[in-house]
Amino acid sequence: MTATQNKLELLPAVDVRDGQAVRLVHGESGSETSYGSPLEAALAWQRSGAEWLHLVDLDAAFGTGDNRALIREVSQAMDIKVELSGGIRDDDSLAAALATGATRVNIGTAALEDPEWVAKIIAEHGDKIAVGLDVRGTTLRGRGWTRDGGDLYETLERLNSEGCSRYVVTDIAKDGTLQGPNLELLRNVCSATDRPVVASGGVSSLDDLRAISELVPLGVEGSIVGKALYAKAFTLEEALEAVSR
Ligand SMILES: O=C(O)c1ccccc1NCC(=O)[C@H](O)[C@H](O)COP(=O)(O)O
Repeated sequence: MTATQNKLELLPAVDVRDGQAVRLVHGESGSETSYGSPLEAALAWQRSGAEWLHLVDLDAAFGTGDNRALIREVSQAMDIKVELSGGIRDDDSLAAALATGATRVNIGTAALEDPEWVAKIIAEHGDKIAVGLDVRGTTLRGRGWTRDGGDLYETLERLNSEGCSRYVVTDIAKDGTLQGPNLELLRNVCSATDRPVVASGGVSSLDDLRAISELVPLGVEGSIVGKALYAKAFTLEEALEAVSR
């Protein structure tokens, strides 16, 4: 993170399952609520002033296929920055993800199961690679958050030493629940790394975003917002205004 940054970045989320924009609860397959066209959703966030889009291929994450063509279409239609996540685990899926023009890609499972490959792509692609640390308690979860993948802080130490440039931290217990972010987890991760952290999961109100903003001096750079926007708890314009000072 640059020393001058003091405003929390917001990344509205578009999670894609079977061609539709959906929200999950706790990231569980089968808990989907559908919100229609992913492209329409993404364009709506862009029109509302988003500077970032967090775009997730849930089928690729769960291993139930993929939405590659649609993800590419959405990413390429954006004038704003795109963070792409879901099922990026090998050279082929990484090449497809980078070819969408995404600003950065988020590696989850592979960071737990294939450390050598992840060290290699971090060395090759630098800050185009973020690592998603998806946790229950302090246990990481991979394969669409369905399998345990080791200890959060041990993995963080390894990734720090490999030069990982950014972490996207999700408390799975909070994700899609509108129960508020896990601020303690975010504080703890910031204490364990000097790399920027993007918060994810649980945002329910403008006060939650203000509370995450308070963590910017500790290293929290941004916050993903999903369910709260789709449930109309607030508008993206209101959220951007809330974090603008
Ligand atoms: O990002 C992934 O790879 C992923 C894999 C499996 C299940 C869910 C996954 N991502 C979900 C998200 O990134 C959510 O969009 C995000 O955490 C927003 O959460 P919320 O604001 O609580 O809806």
